[in-house]
Amino acid sequence: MTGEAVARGLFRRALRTVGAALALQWRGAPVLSAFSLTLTVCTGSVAATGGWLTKHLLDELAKGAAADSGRALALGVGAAAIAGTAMAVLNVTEYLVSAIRWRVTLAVERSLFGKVIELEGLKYFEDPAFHGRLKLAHEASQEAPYQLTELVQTLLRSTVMVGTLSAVVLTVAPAMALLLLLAGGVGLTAQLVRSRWGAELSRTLVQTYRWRGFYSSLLVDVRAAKEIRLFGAGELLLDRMLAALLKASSQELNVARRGAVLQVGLSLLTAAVTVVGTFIVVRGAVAGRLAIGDVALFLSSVAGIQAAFNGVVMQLEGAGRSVLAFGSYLELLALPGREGAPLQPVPALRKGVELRDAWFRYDANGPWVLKGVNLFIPAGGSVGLVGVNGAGKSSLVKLLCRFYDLEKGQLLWDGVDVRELDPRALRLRLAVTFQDFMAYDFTAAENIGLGDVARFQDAARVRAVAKLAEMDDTLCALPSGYGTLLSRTLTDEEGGGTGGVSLSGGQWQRVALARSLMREDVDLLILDEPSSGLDAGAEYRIHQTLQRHGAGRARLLISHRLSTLRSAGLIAVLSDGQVVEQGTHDELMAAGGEYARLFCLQASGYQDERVAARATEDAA
Ligand SMILES: Nc1ncnc2c1ncn2[C@@H]1O[C@H](COP(=O)(O)OP(=O)(O)OP(=O)(O)O)[C@@H](O)[C@H]1O
Repeated sequence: MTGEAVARGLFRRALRTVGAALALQWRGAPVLSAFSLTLTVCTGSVAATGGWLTKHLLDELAKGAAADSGRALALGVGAAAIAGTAMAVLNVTEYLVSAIRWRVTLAVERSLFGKVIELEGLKYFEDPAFHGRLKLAHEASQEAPYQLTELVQTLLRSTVMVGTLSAVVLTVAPAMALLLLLAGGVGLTAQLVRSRWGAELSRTLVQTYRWRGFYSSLLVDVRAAKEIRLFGAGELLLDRMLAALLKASSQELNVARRGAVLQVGLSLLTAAVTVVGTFIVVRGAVAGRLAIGDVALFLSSVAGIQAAFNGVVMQLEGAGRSVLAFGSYLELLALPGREGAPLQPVPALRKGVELRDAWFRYDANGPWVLKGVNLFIPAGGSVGLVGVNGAGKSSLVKLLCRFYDLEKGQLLWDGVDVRELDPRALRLRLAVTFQDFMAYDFTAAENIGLGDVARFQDAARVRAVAKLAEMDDTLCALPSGYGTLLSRTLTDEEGGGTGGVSLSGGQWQRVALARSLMREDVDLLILDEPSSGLDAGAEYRIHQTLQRHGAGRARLLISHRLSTLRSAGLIAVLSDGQVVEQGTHDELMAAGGEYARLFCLQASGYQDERVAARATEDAA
């Protein structure tokens, strides 16, 4: 493609983007936009009208004693009234613009984050390019639509202004009108080039700015604060943050320098045109060809035309970045969401969930994580999953939640491939405690209620599951009970309430467990290391409770403490992406394979003659 074709393509895309921004504004605030547009056109013609009245006033005054005082007064009052009213109209326009701006911001945020929550699976969230686009698109919600509509309004106002003022100059010095328009045209073209530089720079630096943001948020992150202080890593992180900033600033300054050179050239060109014009007009006045009012009219018109061009130039400065940001926003909205052919609803599980010759990897070129896994989790039955770190256990959980799809093989829900099922409906049939569970800066009740959005406010249900997770007493004892905000960094939005309360690691884990128990009508309960942070007594009791609570549901339990899996109906050992053994605890111990080896290894850690003596005493 030739450079010209590329430029044409870019220009067309920019026009489409600006059009979409205007359409968004129009849809968000049609009445305000129409009003603001009308006022914009009016203010655009004020300068020429005021200039015209002033010219006639000066010409009248220049007549001296022969002047018509009534006419002069009317012209003077008229010019002053127009200037005063124009100011008031500008103030109204400013208010309208900010009202429109808020409506547009709301509309953009609603659609942008509405799309984000619609995105199925996790692949977008693990893609740096997606985050880069999201960052730019989020900027769009702050400034871009507003800047683009502001640009169009300024363009409109300036076109009216330049048009009317040029007509005025045409009557005084026709050649000058042409020269002024030419200089303005050159200025605008140059500014478009600058604007494109800015857009290209934004695209290039998006990841650098993301790194800078990452380091700066890490430096104030309450969870990171412990390790950063312990390791004395603050300086290192600060250096990295500043290095990112330095890289960005040197490139920003480079573009700013080139822009400044261009701008200085343009200013000199404009000054030269003005000097030439003034020379011609003043000479005309001295020679008696032009009246004093003509000189005043010319000078004010030239200033007006230049101000109009400057207004557009200033708007164009950030336009490239705004077009890019708004373009990213439009691209994100175009990502596939929940639309498309309706998927089958998910029936209650009757037989079981099956992985059949399941092959999976996170990246098309990455290593296989699952290599032909076969596993059946029967409805109402329990399966324990065992394996060393990195064996693929949590990946299997994420597949069951349909955060990813298999590359080869099948995941079957009662014999139906899950790809044929609605993922959201499927997830409603699951209760899952993730290994890397979340600790939300919400109240205790909200932290738990979130597990079943339909019963978010159901205090009785929240309390019931907190009891199952043995957290009721602890939460009741908090300063505001279940209403206590569990955050060390936030207070409620009014700035009151009790903040600064947090839980211990094991308590947070119990809250996460309670959250996953909120949904009652589920078929598959998945617990990925649900008790790793619990003390031994609590672990034992909670497992008994979960056995009772999970009865009648399919259960997949993952734990490195093999003793907690002993009672599972089936235990599968995952190794190097494959199920290498499966059976009951007794069968696997008898087989003397990997499970038996791991179990004996753990049990040997507890070998102590006092343990045996205590057990005998307890038995007696
Ligand atoms: N989001 C991801 N993107 C790319 N690779 C990943 C991702 N998550 C996990 N992996 C890789 O997949 C492999 C299996 O990880 P997984 O978390 O499933 O193991 P695990 O058996 O649950 O381990 P652990 O016992 O430590 O929790 C690992 O090699 C890991 O590096």
